[in-house]
Amino acid sequence: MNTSPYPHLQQRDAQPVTISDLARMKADGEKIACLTAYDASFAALEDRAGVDVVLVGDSLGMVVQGASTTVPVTVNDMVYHSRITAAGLGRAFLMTDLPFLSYATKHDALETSRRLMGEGAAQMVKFEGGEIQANTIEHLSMRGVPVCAHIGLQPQLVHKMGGFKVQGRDGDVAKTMIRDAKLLEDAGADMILLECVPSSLGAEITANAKVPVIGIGAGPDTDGQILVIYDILGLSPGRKPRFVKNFMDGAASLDNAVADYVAAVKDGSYPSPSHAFK
Ligand SMILES: Nc1nc(=O)c2c([nH]1)NC[C@@H]1CN(c3ccc(C(=O)N[C@@H](CCC(=O)O)C(=O)O)cc3)CN21
Ligand SMILES: CC(C)C(=O)C(=O)O
Ligand SMILES: [Mg+2]
Repeated sequence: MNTSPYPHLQQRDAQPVTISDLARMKADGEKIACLTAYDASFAALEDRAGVDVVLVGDSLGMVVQGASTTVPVTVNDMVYHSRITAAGLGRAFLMTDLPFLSYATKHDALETSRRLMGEGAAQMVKFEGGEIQANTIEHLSMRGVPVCAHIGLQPQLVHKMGGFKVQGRDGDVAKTMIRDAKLLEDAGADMILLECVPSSLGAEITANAKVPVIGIGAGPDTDGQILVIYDILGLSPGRKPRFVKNFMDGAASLDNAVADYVAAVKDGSYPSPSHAFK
């Protein structure tokens, strides 16, 4: 029985996407189409357009709450938005971000994940950091928490980095990132998210990884792509990051725009060189 409060919003007869499907898609070379969502109606829109993975991103601090960074987002915010996003899904796999300093120790990370997977109905948690997160990933992974390791540009470090900047242009930084990806995979990460790196580095990390690598501003060669839903609908004010493409341009409806995004990821036409960093 469908117990969702939004059965009218859901894809009915679809087989839900599992972590095994994501691994198989990488093996088969089928691109993984991902988008953020923060509520049931957008989740349902994405679900029926064929999005494979929906992320409740801490970007909600910026696009939903109107802050200038993701730093003020709380665990309660993420639990609430994860739960109401899950309510709109029938097929897509649900991943939720751990917010700033809610995973500073492995014990904190486990407790935050318990809430996000329990009350929040997340099927995987994502958090930022390289080598420093290896022990936390092992701790969670061995206790049944699927983890996506977010490397490259880490928006939660904005105040430390002095802005949102492309990472890995320097050869030594690129080498460390390649090593970190391996380390985090060995620690038990089931997925890697790679943000704002040169396409060549995106290609190398993806080729070396056994788990799926999802890119945002990481070029065309990652196993999948992710964008912020409001960015692809042209709803984000101000200067757009280079990797953003507005799929409402020329689309007749929201459904068509999101379906066009999924098709463009699947056939490799997004991202084009104009959306990538050299
Ligand atoms: N609406 C929105 N979209 C996002 O993709 C996003 C958020 N919010 N919030 C959380 C993070 C922050 N992100 C950002 C924000 C800005 C740039 C940016 O302006 N990048 C410059 C690169 C500058 C350089 O060359 O170093 C660009 O031109 O794309 C990138 C990622 C990605 N995430
Ligand atoms: C941009 C994606 C990768 C993210 O972490 C978020 O939406 O918070
Ligand atoms: Mg995030």
